[in-house]
Amino acid sequence: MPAVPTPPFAATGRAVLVIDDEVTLARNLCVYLDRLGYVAETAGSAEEGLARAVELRPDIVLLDHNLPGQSGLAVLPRLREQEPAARIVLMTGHGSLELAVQAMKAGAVDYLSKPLVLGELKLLLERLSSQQRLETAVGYYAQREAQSSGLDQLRGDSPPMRALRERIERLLASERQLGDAEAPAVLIQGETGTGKELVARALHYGGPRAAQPFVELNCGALPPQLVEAELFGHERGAFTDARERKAGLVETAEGGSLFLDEIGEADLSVQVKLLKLLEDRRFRRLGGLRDQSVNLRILSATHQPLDTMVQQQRFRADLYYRLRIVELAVPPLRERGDDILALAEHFIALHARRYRRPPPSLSPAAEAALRRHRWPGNVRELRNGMEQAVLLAGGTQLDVEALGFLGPTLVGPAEAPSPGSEAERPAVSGLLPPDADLNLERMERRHIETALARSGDNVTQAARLLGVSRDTLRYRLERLGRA
Ligand SMILES: Nc1ncnc2c1ncn2[C@@H]1O[C@H](COP(=O)(O)OP(=O)(O)OP(=O)(O)O)[C@@H](O)[C@H]1O
Repeated sequence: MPAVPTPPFAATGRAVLVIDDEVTLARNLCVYLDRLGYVAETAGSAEEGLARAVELRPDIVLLDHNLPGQSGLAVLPRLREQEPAARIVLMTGHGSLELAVQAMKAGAVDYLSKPLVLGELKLLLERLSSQQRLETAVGYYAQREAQSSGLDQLRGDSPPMRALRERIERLLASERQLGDAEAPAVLIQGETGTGKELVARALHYGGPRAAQPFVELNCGALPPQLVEAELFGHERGAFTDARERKAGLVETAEGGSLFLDEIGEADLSVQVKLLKLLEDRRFRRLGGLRDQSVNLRILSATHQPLDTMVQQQRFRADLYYRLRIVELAVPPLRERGDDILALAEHFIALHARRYRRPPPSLSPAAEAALRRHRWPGNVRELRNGMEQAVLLAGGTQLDVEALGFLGPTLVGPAEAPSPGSEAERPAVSGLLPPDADLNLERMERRHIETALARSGDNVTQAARLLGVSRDTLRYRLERLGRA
């Protein structure tokens, strides 16, 4: 098999400070590092090294132990305190293993024995640089995630949305006062696409666990055995495909939050294990012999009435009460009044920016149509619909024709509906235009495509909108040649 070429390593100006009183060696090292693409400087003593570091801000420090005056090991803690981002490597005499162990204990990331082997040094610097780059990237993404997950992302000024935001703010304020670290479990209820995940993220990133992981699992997206394996991980050989030991999401979320979306879809066997996790903060990997303890906060969401499911014995009562220490209800979009138009404008501006075109305005007829629609797919449907409208818009104004995704009954001039009138209810076949195409297969295809478009191609959500199971939708998609 041909060897896979590894991309060339580029030091791209990483700064290395060499603290060594052997002037010739230090100078030669600098020339070598310079050739590899590093910016290298030398210092002949511990004090000079500390002073140099202030200006250079080194990414890596090669620190000799045998320095005049203060030894390398003695200056290490000061250097770490002054340059917390720098990786420090102690250079020791050959065979001083004990010294190397002490250096690592004092915070050095590695050690090199003198005389230096240049190939070894090169590999070590590459490894340290790659680690730093990875950490910077992870830090960047974590920060970006946090910035786009605050409470301010939950737009809307209607009374139900203001009430929801106030409830979340009160909860976050109480959590800040919490004596122990055990934040209460929160159950977020609401129809599909109302913003339950946004609420979960706002709770995590607005709370004391913000710097720790936010890990999510959609319990309806996988078969029960896989949900268990994803959540709790498995030992090698726990089942046929378990070739390696794998940590689960519960472990990954240590210190942070675990968001269980569509908790109503969790199988009864998963429910038992979740109960144990909530009650004892303990879990066991599949095929594992011992329990492990974990510190995490559980957030869950559902569009299903869990209380009814409890009565029907489809959901464990004990788990339900554990999950809903705090309950938050996210209102459907149709109950948010003027938020519909404000959100529509927000999404138009967002998609216009993405597609680099001026944002079109909404015509009065289009506004009326948006207000009248029932929004079964809620904010997600509005967001996807506005993307389609922006994409297909010809001029500077969006008229009702651009809102084809709302369905045939809403396209065309409409009278303002009186509350509870036919037009206010969802579109039914009796309202189709007289010349509408009634071919059943084509209607089914259109229906399925509309549901997939509204749900952003999410089969679980599309199936829910269509009122069929995921398997039924998959079967129909296959039959229509869309799988
Ligand atoms: N109040 C809001 N302001 C701005 N964007 C929103 C709001 N609510 C929802 N969204 C957007 O709508 C989309 C759907 O939201 P989200 O995934 O949070 O809904 P959900 O209730 O978790 O859906 P599901 O039930 O399907 O899991 C996302 O793109 C989200 O950013």
